Amino acid sequence: MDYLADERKKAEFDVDEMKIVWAGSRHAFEVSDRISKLVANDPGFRKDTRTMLARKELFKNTLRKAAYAWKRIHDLHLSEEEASRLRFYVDEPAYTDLHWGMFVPAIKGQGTDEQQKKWLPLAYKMQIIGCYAQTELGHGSNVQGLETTATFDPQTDEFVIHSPTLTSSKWWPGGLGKVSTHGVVYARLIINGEEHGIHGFIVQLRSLEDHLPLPGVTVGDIGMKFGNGAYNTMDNGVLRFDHVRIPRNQMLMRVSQVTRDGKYKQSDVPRQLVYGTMVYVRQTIVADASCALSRAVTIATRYSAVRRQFGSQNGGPETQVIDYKTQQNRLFPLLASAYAFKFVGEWLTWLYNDVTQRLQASDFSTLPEAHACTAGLKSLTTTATADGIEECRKLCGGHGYLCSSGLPELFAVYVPACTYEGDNTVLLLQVARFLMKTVSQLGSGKKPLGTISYMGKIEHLMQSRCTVQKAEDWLKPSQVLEAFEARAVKMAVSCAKNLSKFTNPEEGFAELSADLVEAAVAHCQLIVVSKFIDKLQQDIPGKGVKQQLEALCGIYYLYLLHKHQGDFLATSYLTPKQAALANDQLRALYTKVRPNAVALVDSFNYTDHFLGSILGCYDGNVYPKLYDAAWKDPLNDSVVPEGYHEYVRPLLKQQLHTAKL
Ligand SMILES: CCCCC/C=C/C(=O)SCCNC(=O)CCNC(=O)[C@H](O)C(C)(C)COP(=O)(O)OP(=O)(O)OC[C@H]1O[C@@H](n2cnc3c(N)ncnc32)[C@H](O)[C@@H]1OP(=O)(O)O
Ligand SMILES: Cc1cc2nc3c(=O)[nH]c(=O)nc-3n(C[C@H](O)[C@H](O)[C@H](O)COP(=O)(O)OP(=O)(O)OC[C@H]3O[C@@H](n4cnc5c(N)ncnc54)[C@H](O)[C@@H]3O)c2cc1C
Repeated sequence: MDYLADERKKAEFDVDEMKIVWAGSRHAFEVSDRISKLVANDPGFRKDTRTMLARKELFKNTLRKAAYAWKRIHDLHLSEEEASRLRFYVDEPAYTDLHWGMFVPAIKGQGTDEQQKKWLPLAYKMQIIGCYAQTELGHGSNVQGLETTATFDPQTDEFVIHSPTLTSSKWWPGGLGKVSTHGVVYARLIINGEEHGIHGFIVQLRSLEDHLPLPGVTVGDIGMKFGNGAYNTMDNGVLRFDHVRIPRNQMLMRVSQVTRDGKYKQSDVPRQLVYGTMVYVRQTIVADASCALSRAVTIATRYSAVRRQFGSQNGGPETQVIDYKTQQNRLFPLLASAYAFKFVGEWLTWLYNDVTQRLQASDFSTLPEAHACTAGLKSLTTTATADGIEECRKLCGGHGYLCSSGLPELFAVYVPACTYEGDNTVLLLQVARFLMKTVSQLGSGKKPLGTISYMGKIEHLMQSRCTVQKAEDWLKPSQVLEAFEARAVKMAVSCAKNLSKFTNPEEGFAELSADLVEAAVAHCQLIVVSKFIDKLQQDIPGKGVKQQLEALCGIYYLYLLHKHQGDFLATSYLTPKQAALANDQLRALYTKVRPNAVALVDSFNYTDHFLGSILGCYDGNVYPKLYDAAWKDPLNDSVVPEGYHEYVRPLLKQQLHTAKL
């Protein structure tokens, strides 16, 4: 029985067409749909007991699943696209994520043609397994502060990789702890006593025969992490080198080279390309944020439609909690954000591909913008997604706290995204630097392009005032864009003015960093809003699909406007009356979206296996499933628990002279 059937009947749009919009294309939808069902129907990919397993058992199970996934990929002759979808739907962090997600891209991006030819075929066949070993015990954010050394030995034509201090131990790389045979290791290059900064080196860590660490390598897992199951399926590792020698040609030499006679040569590509893998991964993290958020939102929306509390009239049913305006005000902006992040993710992938093509043609002009966009959007979307998952847990009341809701594990797996690939505050400070540089160049005749082109309208934006007179005026895209542009430009200019009061700009930057982070957030929110609006300019087929997306877009920007009202009012773009009208319009949009809410989450097309949540199951049959699951918990294997006779019975039987019962 479908307990959500009535909700589904209320939908005012074509759900199948929305599924295609969400997937990105009909082809992408068909691949995703087929592969997600393949995984869901295969008992080899079960994950329902994951949160109850002890670490060793959990980890072994992950190794089994990764090997099984690889076998299925081969047996079924899956394409690269299908294989990556399969790994996604298996939904278990594993060493393979780092192998495919960072090790291979690092070699592709930073290796010469010759190096790619040698290493990539081995990696593609998984004859070697690699990790990305950058972070150390003492330094993560400050990449220039890494201490591992790679000293060139001209006698033997080798680099000597060494960990000179405890804090130089590599610490955190995923897949390193127990599995990787190789790593792209970042170290400070030293030639003839002279330092040349941080470079990547391919280093073999373990024997391909017996998996033992090679001489001079000390390696292990760093220990349990936050949450049950969750990211503990990953072997984040610690690694030390004691004068480990590698051939010279294992330095990744696309950006700079060391010659046989020990000369350091820089190609005519910017030094920052050494950071290229991080730019690539940040872009993938943005593209994935919508998946994690939409998953949590699916659970919270379906459950909010099933759950009833209060409001029974004349013995009728109680109110569905989704009908409470407070629930809508917490849930619908997250639903809207999931769609917003999907579209900005698609756009960022386009930007990344564009900058990659330009780099190949030696056009480096858009690299700073690509860095600022990937850094800023990674920060914005992961912060909102992690907070959003936790909010979804609260939206499910007490039952959200059960592991069987799927939400605690989803949060525990997702929340490190706010830290890895760059701490979110550190990344926003990079955006702020980019904005300050842009503002300082405004008078120079250099026209701001791309996502900062609005800065070119600075004179107009500094003067302009909002013209909204009634709530519906807030549905005009041009009005909304101007509001977000004016806020972003005014916050950036205010920071630049305050910075100019400092004689030492770095001191000023440090002192004003909290304001600079807020200016960076305003800029990034403008990007997300403008890409959602751009999406709506496209031809979107399907009955009612575009109307629903327009409503969600409105909810996204009006919610932001309400939340950051202080910014908009302080920069004098809005009056309090206009802010109140925005809020009226926001409530009207909640009413519009309410009958479509369940269908809007059905459009994500997630299987029950992928959701891994009793509260979010498709048929909404929550209570019997929760009840049955409780009895399956290992603690209920026996009626009298282990330990009763040792620890509880003696208490019950004790003779206390003070208490006579
Ligand atoms: C499959 C998913 C699983 C994920 C598992 C997780 C993996 C990891 O976490 S891997 C480790 C990731 N680590 C980080 O992300 C470290 C974060 N830190 C940095 O990226 C950098 O150190 C920094 C950007 C915070 C600072 O760089 P630094 O060189 O020390 O300093 P500057 O600020 O002076 O920058 C110089 C110059 O370079 C520009 N720039 C910085 N990064 C990039 C980049 N990635 N691409 C292009 N350009 C970059 C920066 O804007 C400066 O430019 P100018 O102002 O024009 O000089
Ligand atoms: C689950 C997980 C997986 C990871 N996987 C990998 C991997 O595969 N490979 C790898 O190399 N690394 C990996 N990492 C490491 C990760 O990239 C770093 O932890 C991350 O870059 C943050 O660096 P940090 O730990 O040095 O934080 P810190 O920089 O020490 O941050 C601590 C605090 O200081 C603040 N802070 C730091 N600098 C500044 C500043 N300049 N201004 C203002 N505030 C500042 C931060 O905002 C934060 O609040 C992983 C980490 C995690 C948690």
